[in-house]
Amino acid sequence: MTRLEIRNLSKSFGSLRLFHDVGFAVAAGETLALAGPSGGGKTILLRLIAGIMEPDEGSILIDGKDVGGVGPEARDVGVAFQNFALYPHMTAFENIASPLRARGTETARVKERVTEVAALLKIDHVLENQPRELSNGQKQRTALARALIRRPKVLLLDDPLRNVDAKLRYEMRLELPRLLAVADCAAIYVTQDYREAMGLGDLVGILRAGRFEQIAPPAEIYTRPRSVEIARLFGDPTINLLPCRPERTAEGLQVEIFGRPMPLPLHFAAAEGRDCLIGVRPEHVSVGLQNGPGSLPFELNAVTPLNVRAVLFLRDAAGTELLATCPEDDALAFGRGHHRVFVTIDTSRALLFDRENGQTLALPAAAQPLAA
Ligand SMILES: Nc1ncnc2c1ncn2[C@@H]1O[C@H](COP(=O)(O)OP(=O)(O)OP(=O)(O)O)[C@@H](O)[C@H]1O
Repeated sequence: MTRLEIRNLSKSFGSLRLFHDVGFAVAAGETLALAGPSGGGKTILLRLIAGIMEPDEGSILIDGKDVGGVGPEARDVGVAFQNFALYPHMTAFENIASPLRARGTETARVKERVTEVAALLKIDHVLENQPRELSNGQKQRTALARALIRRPKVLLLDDPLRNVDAKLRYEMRLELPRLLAVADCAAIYVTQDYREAMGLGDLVGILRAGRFEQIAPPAEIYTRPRSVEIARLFGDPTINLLPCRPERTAEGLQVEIFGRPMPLPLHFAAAEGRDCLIGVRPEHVSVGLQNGPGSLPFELNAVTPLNVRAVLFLRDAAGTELLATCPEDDALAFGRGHHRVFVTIDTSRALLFDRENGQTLALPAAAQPLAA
């Protein structure tokens, strides 16, 4: 069921036309991870949804009801910000309870709800502490508990893990999807961390200068990015990008990369004769110790273990760099690197971007599963 729907939203600040005709929908139990460069409009979008600010045009619907003109308290929207914003003189219990107290909920019910949500967030043992007596992780959970206590229909999380340490951030990344699913609200999760967006979002939205460059499930963002910029941001290790110009030859559509013509599938024909960037994900580069048909000689410069996969840093005779990944067990054969290897590139899975404006010109035929 669509819980939150944004229709034709526009907002300007003087001459800055931030949002123009923006629309999207988030279902109950679904999380939209909102990423994008600083100043793109992420915070303003949350403020508009929370009712702290009104749009110039367009509407915001929660469960199909237009909430235009409805104040923040009456909107059924829970909010947690990166700076926690806890009341310093109140205990964690009272901070969490505050939205229910403001509504005049009876004491026994408040206690019941706080106990329940504190257990969910594993902060039941610090409920009598004041914020200064809480760790950053506990503060962050307290702020989240306060946002969840009213069982809001829409939950807005503005980079809630930015101020917590790496270990807690990792733990929360694993826990949050379960919490968000239990809360059964439409969640919008703002993050500057692209890996976090991929891990937490059912949908990932990239907001740039008040415009959604793309809203799609994470696997689609990875395999079918709208632009070279998105392809570059979402992928670790990063996508290889090489200038090229697809040409039609007697052998079919080809590109010359690393001084060698390589076949391109026919669905890349739209890019024929254009200055492009070919994007090759490191997992589509195979590296071996034996020369074979179609393989290219490279110098292997370094091997970096990366949990289950290793990253191989390669350079050809002309000095052009290439990243590849392979299962870590296979990488044992390469030692620490610094020797000659042979590389084959799966150009059928490549992406093609316009070199001038970065827009995607051609994508692989079907969405591929997200690489490990
Ligand atoms: N009250 C205001 N008056 C004028 N311009 C504003 C106002 N509030 C925000 N802006 C402008 O709107 C744009 C979007 O701001 P916003 O805070 O939403 O960006 P953001 O994507 O959240 O950035 P960050 O990632 O740095 O938090 C910015 O260019 C900002 O300068």
